[in-house]
Amino acid sequence: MPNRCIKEGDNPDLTKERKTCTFDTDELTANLYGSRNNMERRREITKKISADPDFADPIPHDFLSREKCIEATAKKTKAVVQRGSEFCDVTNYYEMLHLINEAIGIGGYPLALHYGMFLPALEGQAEKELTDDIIPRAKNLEVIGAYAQTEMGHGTNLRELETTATYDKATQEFIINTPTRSAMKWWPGNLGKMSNYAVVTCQLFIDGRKIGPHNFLVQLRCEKTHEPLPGIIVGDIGPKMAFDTNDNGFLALDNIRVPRKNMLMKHAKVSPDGVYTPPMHAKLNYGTMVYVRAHMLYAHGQFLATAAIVATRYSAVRRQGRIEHGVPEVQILDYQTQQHRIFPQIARAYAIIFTYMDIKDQYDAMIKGIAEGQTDLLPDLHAITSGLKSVVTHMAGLGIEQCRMACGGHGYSDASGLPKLYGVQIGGCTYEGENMVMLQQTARYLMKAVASALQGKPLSHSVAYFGKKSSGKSRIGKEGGDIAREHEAMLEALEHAACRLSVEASQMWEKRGRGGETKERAWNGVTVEMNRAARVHTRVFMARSFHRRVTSSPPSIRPVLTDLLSLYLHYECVDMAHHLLEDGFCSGEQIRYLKSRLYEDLTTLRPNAVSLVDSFDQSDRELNSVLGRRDGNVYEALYQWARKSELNYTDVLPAVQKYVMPMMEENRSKL
Ligand SMILES: CCCCCCCCCCCCC/C=C/C(=O)SCCNC(=O)CCNC(=O)[C@H](O)C(C)(C)COP(=O)(O)OP(=O)(O)OC[C@H]1O[C@@H](n2cnc3c(N)ncnc32)[C@H](O)[C@@H]1OP(=O)(O)O
Ligand SMILES: Cc1cc2nc3c(=O)[nH]c(=O)nc-3n(C[C@H](O)[C@H](O)[C@H](O)COP(=O)(O)OP(=O)(O)OC[C@H]3O[C@@H](n4cnc5c(N)ncnc54)[C@H](O)[C@@H]3O)c2cc1C
Repeated sequence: MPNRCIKEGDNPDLTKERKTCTFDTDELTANLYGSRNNMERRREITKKISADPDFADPIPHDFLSREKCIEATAKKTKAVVQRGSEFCDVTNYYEMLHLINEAIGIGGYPLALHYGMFLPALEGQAEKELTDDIIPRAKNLEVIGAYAQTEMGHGTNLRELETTATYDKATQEFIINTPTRSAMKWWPGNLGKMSNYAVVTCQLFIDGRKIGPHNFLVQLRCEKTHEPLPGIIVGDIGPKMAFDTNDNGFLALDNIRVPRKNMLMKHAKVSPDGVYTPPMHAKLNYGTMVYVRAHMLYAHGQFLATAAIVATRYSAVRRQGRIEHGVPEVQILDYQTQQHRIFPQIARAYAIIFTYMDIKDQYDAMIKGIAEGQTDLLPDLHAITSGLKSVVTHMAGLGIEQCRMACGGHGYSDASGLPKLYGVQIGGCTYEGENMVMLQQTARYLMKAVASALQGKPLSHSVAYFGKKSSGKSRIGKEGGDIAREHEAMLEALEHAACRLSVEASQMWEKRGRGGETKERAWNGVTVEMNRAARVHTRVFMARSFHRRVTSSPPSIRPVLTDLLSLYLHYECVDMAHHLLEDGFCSGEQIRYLKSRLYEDLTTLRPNAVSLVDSFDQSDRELNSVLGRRDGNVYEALYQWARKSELNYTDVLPAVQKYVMPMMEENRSKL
C-alpha cells in the first residue's frame, strides 16, 4: 500500500518502514483535514512558502536573541499580510492557520491575539455602532489589538478584577482606570509592543454600583507614532518559559476616557442615561473564551502530533542495543517500552483532532442558535470545552514530554524542536482558564446532571449517558473477540466509571453540607474528587468522539484507524483501571486481559507506526526538528545545525581568553 512519503536518498530504515504500510496515507490525511482538496491546498501552501526567500531563516531562531527573533517574525508577518493571497485563500481559517504555521512558526507573532481574541471578541460581543467603525480597520490591519483581561493580581477570578470603567452620564463616556499595582493588566499576548488597541476587561460601575466585568475597546498608542497615549503605561513583561516571539504585556490606565459606544454592548448594554440592561445569558460576555477553548483543541492535537512524528521517525532511524545476541543493533522503535511510550501519543493526537471536529460542529450550532436568540446550547458546550481544554492540554503536555524523553539525549537538544514545543504547548494548561479551575466548571455541570438523572429529567448531549442503565458487571473480555463489541464494552466501562465518580462526588459534597458546612466550603473539601469525575467524563467524551469518527470513516482507512482506536481504548482503560476496579465493575482478571490486548496492539501497529505519523502531513518546516525530518538523515543534519551555534563562530571564545585561560595559566605557574 502506498505511503506517499517515500523518496530516493532517504534513510533506508525509514524507507523500509514506509514500505510496510497497509493503507493509503493520503486517504488518512484527507480524512484528517476534511477532504482531498484541503490536503492538496495545505501542500501547495507548504511548497510555496518553502521556496520563498521572504520566509527563509539563514540562522535558526534557536541561535538568535529574543529581540532578533521578534524582528525576524515581524518581517515574516508583514510578508504574510502583504502577500498572503499568493499562498492561500486568506478568508479560509484553516488555510491561514497552516500558512502561519509554515511561514512563521508556533512561538507567537505580532497578530496572534489580534486574530485569536481581539477580532473574535469584537465580532462576538460588540454592537454595530462600534463594529462598523473598528472591524473594517482591524481586518484591514490599520490597527492591531490585544485581549487584556488578566491582571497581575487576578486572572482566574474575573469577578474580582480591579480595573474600573465608571460611567460618566454628563459626557456619556466611561472612565477607565487602574487603581492599584496589582490591577495592572499582566500577561495579555501582543499587548506589550505590537498592539495599538485592546479589548480591556473592567469592572463596570454605574452610579457607584459595581455591576461586574465587561469589555471595552481602548486605544493604547498613537496610530501615527505608535507611542503610548498620555495616561497609558504599556510594555513587555520579560522573558518567559516559551512564546519568545510574543510580547506578552503589562498595561496601566490612568483615568482614560472612552466614548459610551466603546463598551462591547451586543449582549449587555448601558443606555446614554446610564441604565444597565443585562445580557440574555449571564455569561455571554465570556463567549470569546469558549471560542478559544474550543479552537485550542485543534492546536494542541497538532502539537502532540508534532512530537509523535519526531519521536516515531527518530526511533525508526536510531539503532541502539540488541534484543537478541548475534544480530545487528535494532531500531529503538522495536523496544516494547519505546512503543508503549510513543504509540499512545499517536492515538491521542488523532483522538484530540477528531474530538475537535465534533466540538467545532457544536460550536457552530451554538453560534447559530445565539444569533436566533437561543442560548440553550451554551451551558453544555461551556462545560465540555472547559473539561476538554484541561484534559487535552495536560494530555498533550505529558505526551510531548514522553516523546522528548523517548529521543534520549538528542531529545534534550533544541535541535529536536521538542523543548520549545513543550514550552509553547504547556502554557495551554494555564491560559484560557487554569486547568484545575476549568475542571471545576465541568464538575459543576456534572452535579446538575446527576440531579437531573436521579429525577428522570432530560439530559443534554455531553451527559446523556448518565441516563443509561448500567449492567452492573463489565463485558470486557467476554465478547469472544468481536472487536466492535469489545470497543463498546470498554466505552461502557468508562461511562460507568465517569457516572459513578460523579454520583460519589455529589454524595460527598452533600454529606459535608449535611455536616454543617456551607455549600462553597463543602465544595472545596471535595474538589479533588470533583475534578477526577470531570476528567473521566471528558475522557469518555473524547473516546466516544474518536469511536464515532472511526466507525464512520471510509472503508480503506477503517482497519488502521480501528487498530489505533483499540490501542487508544485499551490504554485509556488500563490508565484508569483503578476507577474500573474500585466498585468491582471490572475484575483484576479483566484488567490483566486489557493489558495483554494493549501489548498486542503495540505489535499490530508497529508496521504502520511511521505511516500513521506521516499521515499527519506536517512538513519539515512545521516540525522544525532535526530528529523528525522526513528523510531521516538525522546525524549529518545534527552536526550542521550545531555548527551554526554562535559559540562556534570562533575556536577560542573571548570568555575563555579573558577568564579561563588566565586561570589555567595561574594554576600552572603555582606548581
Ligand atoms: C483561534 C484561536 C486558536 C487558538 C489556538 C492556540 C494557539 C496559542 C495561542 C496562544 C494564545 C493564548 C491566549 C490566551 C488568552 C487568555 O488567557 S485570555 C484570559 C482567559 N481567562 C480566563 O479564562 C479566566 C478564567 N476564569 C473564568 O473563565 C471564570 O471566571 C470562571 C472560572 C469560569 C468563574 O467565573 P464566575 O463568574 O465566578 O462564574 P461561576 O460562578 O463559576 O459560574 C456562574 C455560571 O456561569 C457559567 N459560566 C462560567 N463561564 C462561562 C462561559 N465562558 N460560558 C458560559 N457559561 C459560563 C458557569 O457554568 C455557571 O453556570 P451555573 O452553574 O449554571 O450557574
Ligand atoms: C502564555 C500565556 C498567554 C496568556 N495570554 C493572555 C492574554 O492574551 N490575555 C489575557 O487576558 N491573559 C492571558 N494570559 C493569562 C492567563 O489567562 C491566566 O494566567 C490564567 O487565566 C490563570 O490565571 P492566574 O494567572 O490568575 O492563575 P491563578 O488563578 O492565580 O492560579 C494559581 C493557582 O491557584 C489555583 N486556583 C485559583 N483559583 C482556584 C479555585 N477557584 N479553585 C481551585 N484552585 C484555584 C490554580 O489552580 C493554580 O494552581 C496568558 C497566560 C499565559 C501563560
